[in-house]
Amino acid sequence: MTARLIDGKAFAAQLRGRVATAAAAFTEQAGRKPGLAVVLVGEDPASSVYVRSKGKATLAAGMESFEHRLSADVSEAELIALVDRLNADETVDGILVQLPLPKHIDERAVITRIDPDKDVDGFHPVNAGRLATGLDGLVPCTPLGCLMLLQDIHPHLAGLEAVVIGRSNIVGKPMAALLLQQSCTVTTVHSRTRDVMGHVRQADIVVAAVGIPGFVQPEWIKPGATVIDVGINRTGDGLVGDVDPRAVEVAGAITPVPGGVGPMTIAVLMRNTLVAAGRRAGIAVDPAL
Ligand SMILES: Nc1nc2c(c(=O)[nH]1)N[C@@H](CN(C=O)c1ccc(C(=O)N[C@@H](CCC(=O)O)C(=O)O)cc1)CN2
Repeated sequence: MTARLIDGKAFAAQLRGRVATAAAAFTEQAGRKPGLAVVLVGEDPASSVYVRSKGKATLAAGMESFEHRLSADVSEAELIALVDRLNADETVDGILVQLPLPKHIDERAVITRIDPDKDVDGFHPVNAGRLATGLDGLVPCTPLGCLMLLQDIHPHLAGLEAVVIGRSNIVGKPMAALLLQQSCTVTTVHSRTRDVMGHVRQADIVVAAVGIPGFVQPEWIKPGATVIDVGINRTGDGLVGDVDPRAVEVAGAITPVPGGVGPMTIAVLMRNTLVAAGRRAGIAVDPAL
């Protein structure tokens, strides 16, 4: 059996198209475009590429893009002062600080300074709390993108066994919360889990977000399971995921790397920016987004 390949690139393109249509309706009603501010500190090559792609996607969706590039030695106080200015700027609906930040800056201090209602990354503890308690908030882009891909395969997720591998604040924890919200039976496995394979073997859905190339072995996967590979690992063999590519022979459906989850991150960012703009302006946006 060969798994169905989940085309994240095509799914993301469709989502971006729906966002563009809804953004045009927002602009018509609000008399201004939704605005996204992206802050990049330093010149990490991958981060620079992502920030450029975010700017392009923002403009293509008919939204205003504000890019702030700061030198790698900017102080934490200067970065926080910029966040404060963006919080106060009425033309800015969404604020995103590209991660990782240089070591001398405390990521947590910066993230918690962002107005939670402009926190389009969904990383602020207020948004994490909203997600955990089922309140409307802004949900981290990568896990929400994974959920959208999963719902396309499984319109009814309730009752399915889901295993999330990894417990980061930006993917693993919000992913588990989203799956729980969909009434999956959710297990999070991590570096201290005694029998990772034993848990994965039970799962109808596996989300791998561990950051170790090829970590998930084909023999761990229950035949026919849906596998979402969040890993983006740059190796000598190019970009590889957290799942051994031979898993395609066992899974029922699987996301490729590249072209799976990655493109969803920026598409959902566009969606979150529009949702934030709609809430701030008191304008209803298409709930199908
Ligand atoms: N503030 C944030 N920082 C970071 C986030 C984030 O969501 N918010 N996520 C990642 C990087 N990222 C977006 O910022 C991102 C990663 C990967 C992709 C993507 O499209 N990947 C492609 C491959 C692209 C390549 O060749 O590098 C794919 O998987 O097909 C988009 C965005 C860390 N930082």
